[in-house]
Amino acid sequence: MAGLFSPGLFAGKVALVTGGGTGIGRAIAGQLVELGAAVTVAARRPEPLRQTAAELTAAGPGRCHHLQADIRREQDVLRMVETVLERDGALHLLVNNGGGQFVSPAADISRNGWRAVIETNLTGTFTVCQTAHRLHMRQHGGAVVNIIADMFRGFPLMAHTGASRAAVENLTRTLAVEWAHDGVRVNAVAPGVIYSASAAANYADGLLEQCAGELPARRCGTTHEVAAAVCFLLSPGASYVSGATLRVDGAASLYARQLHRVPAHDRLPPYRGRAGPTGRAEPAAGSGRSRDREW
Ligand SMILES: CCCCC/C=C/C(=O)SCCNC(=O)CCNC(=O)[C@H](O)C(C)(C)COP(=O)(O)OP(=O)(O)OC[C@H]1O[C@@H](n2cnc3c(N)ncnc32)[C@H](O)[C@@H]1OP(=O)(O)O
Ligand SMILES: NC(=O)C1=CN([C@@H]2O[C@H](COP(=O)(O)OP(=O)(O)OC[C@H]3O[C@@H](n4cnc5c(N)ncnc54)[C@H](OP(=O)(O)O)[C@@H]3O)[C@@H](O)[C@H]2O)C=CC1
Repeated sequence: MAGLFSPGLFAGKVALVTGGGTGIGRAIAGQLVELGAAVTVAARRPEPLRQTAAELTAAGPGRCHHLQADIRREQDVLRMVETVLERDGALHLLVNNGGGQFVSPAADISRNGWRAVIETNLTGTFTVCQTAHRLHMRQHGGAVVNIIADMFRGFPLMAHTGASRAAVENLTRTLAVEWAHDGVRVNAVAPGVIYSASAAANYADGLLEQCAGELPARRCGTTHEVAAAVCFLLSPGASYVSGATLRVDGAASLYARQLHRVPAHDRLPPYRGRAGPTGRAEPAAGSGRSRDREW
């Protein structure tokens, strides 16, 4: 990625990246440090955070701190933002990348499973945005990027994440308008299928590779490709971009591939009106089972 952005682009800037210890978040933090920022990575597991912070600081020229925080816990979020402000004296750049979900048919998602994903992806993101705004950005401005997902045509087998990411996209637009007056820009980045260790582990049995073969790009995206888009949106080059969603998916969201394939069936019978052209009601097409489902 060397040379893509001007060296020192983010020198003197303070950034917070949730979920910054691994995968896409780590790549974002890495690029910000490479461009001179003082970055804090925050998540629940201390070890990946510690290792990422050490490696990124060693690479410089910026620096990377780490902080344990669960974005589902309001107290953690408050402490996280306060710590950054006390240590670095500002918070210019916020990336809400922490999140996750699991693969499940909507019919089988437990109430607690639904709540876990919504509270992480939606409520967690909102809480971090609101806290950063209240404690600093309202007075001083800033730039926020929310990581969402390719949920534009629904998200079969991940209804919880589809619903929460769509909500965050809408939240992004609302905040872009409400906070323009405070000098805060808010944008979203929607990654398609991105190769990260976590994605490979959570979408096992070659699912990721299978998806990749069916994408317009015929490959997964890289974490660095997402990071580059985020850095652009955080940079002064995007000073007139707010409320936007940048899709980093190699056109996957425009293509008919779906993780879930609908098996052949005739359970959605057509409506044929009260009477056909002959004046008689048209007979229902398909099997007896199809007719059973007319209601
Ligand atoms: C095919 C390619 C598409 C690529 C698109 C996107 C890819 C990515 O986003 S990859 C990287 C994201 N990383 C992850 O998603 C990390 C793994 N996921 C999680 O950590 C969880 O999904 C989480 C967000 C729900 C974590 O919540 P947590 O509170 O830590 O989890 P709990 O163990 O306490 O469970 C709460 C609740 O959720 C149910 N549940 C959790 N995992 C599953 C599962 N795999 N299947 C079914 N249900 C699950 C769990 O059972 C709990 O509910 P109850 O049992 O009813 O109490
Ligand atoms: N890879 C892909 O194809 C896609 C990924 N995404 C999204 O991009 C983001 C990064 O994904 P990726 O890098 O692939 O996967 P990772 O699992 O590596 O990233 C998710 C990060 O979020 C952190 N996190 C999860 N829950 C919480 C929480 N409650 N509080 C704080 N941090 C939390 C995790 O750390 P910890 O568990 O230690 O808290 C982890 O570092 C995620 O939101 C993901 O859903 C969206 C579309 C596609």
